[in-house]
Amino acid sequence: MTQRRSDSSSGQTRADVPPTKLEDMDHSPASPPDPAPAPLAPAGAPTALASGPRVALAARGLTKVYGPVRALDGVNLDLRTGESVAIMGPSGSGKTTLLHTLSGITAPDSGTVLLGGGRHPDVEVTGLDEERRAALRRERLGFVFQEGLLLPELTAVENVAMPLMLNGVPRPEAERRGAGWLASLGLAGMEARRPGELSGGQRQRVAIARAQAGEPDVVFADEPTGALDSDTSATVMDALIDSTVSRGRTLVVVTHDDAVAARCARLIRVRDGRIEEDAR
Ligand SMILES: Nc1ncnc2c1ncn2[C@@H]1O[C@H](COP(=O)(O)OP(=O)(O)OP(=O)(O)O)[C@@H](O)[C@H]1O
Repeated sequence: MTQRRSDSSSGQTRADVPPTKLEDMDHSPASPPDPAPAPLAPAGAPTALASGPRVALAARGLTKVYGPVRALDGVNLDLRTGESVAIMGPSGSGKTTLLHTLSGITAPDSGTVLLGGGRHPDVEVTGLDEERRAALRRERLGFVFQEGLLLPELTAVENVAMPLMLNGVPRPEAERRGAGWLASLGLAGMEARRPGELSGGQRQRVAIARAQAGEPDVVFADEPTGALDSDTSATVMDALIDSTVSRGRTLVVVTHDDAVAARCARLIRVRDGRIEEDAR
């Protein structure tokens, strides 16, 4: 892991000043603050990311209000392809809302999310209706939740193969790929077990295999180790990072666990719906 650098001492977070050209950004701890943000394309304009092919996600001005609560309050954020990012913050600070908005689960009240940097064309997630966002999530994004949310009546390999089949991959091929992912996550020989016959850590690795099987551009994980002991948590996080970042994918992890966050290259702290610290 690289040394983290916090820009919060300057009174201006990195997220407040996203870079104009992300491919030119310096990763070294001593690099100066980034220049002013790239303007997003106006409504109706092409959605190509002006800031280069290495941007995985670009969010501008994200706001989400629930009654009197501003769950997101004008969030600007750029995530680069291959980055691992931990999102931390107090309970109710907006972490899950941010993850859900970045990933198209939730539509923001205002603001824009662009998905780019993958093998597919750039797309403005916030410009899609619910049905298209669901298709986008299925085809380009992966998800790992605290409890894995595996289907209990399906075997491990069927759970991993299911999203591939939903994307049109024939069952034998989907299960062949699924078995390959299970093996790469240390679960060879467990293909035929149902979730109830696996440990919590094994179930989470099946969930990781399922998230990776569709070759997503970005993997979103919400408290992926929240139900695990610390040793198992470390194993699962290693599996999650190995299977994403080492393959050039982007990983976004919401966590309360410092040890989990320490395994990510970048840490974003959220408070009251705003990014209060962004450090590498
Ligand atoms: N669907 C919803 N309806 C009403 N309020 C909501 C909804 N979703 C989130 N909120 C509110 O928005 C705020 C942010 O919630 P969010 O779940 O994003 O926080 P969080 O940082 O993930 O919290 P935690 O760490 O407890 O999971 C909270 O005040 C929450 O009560």
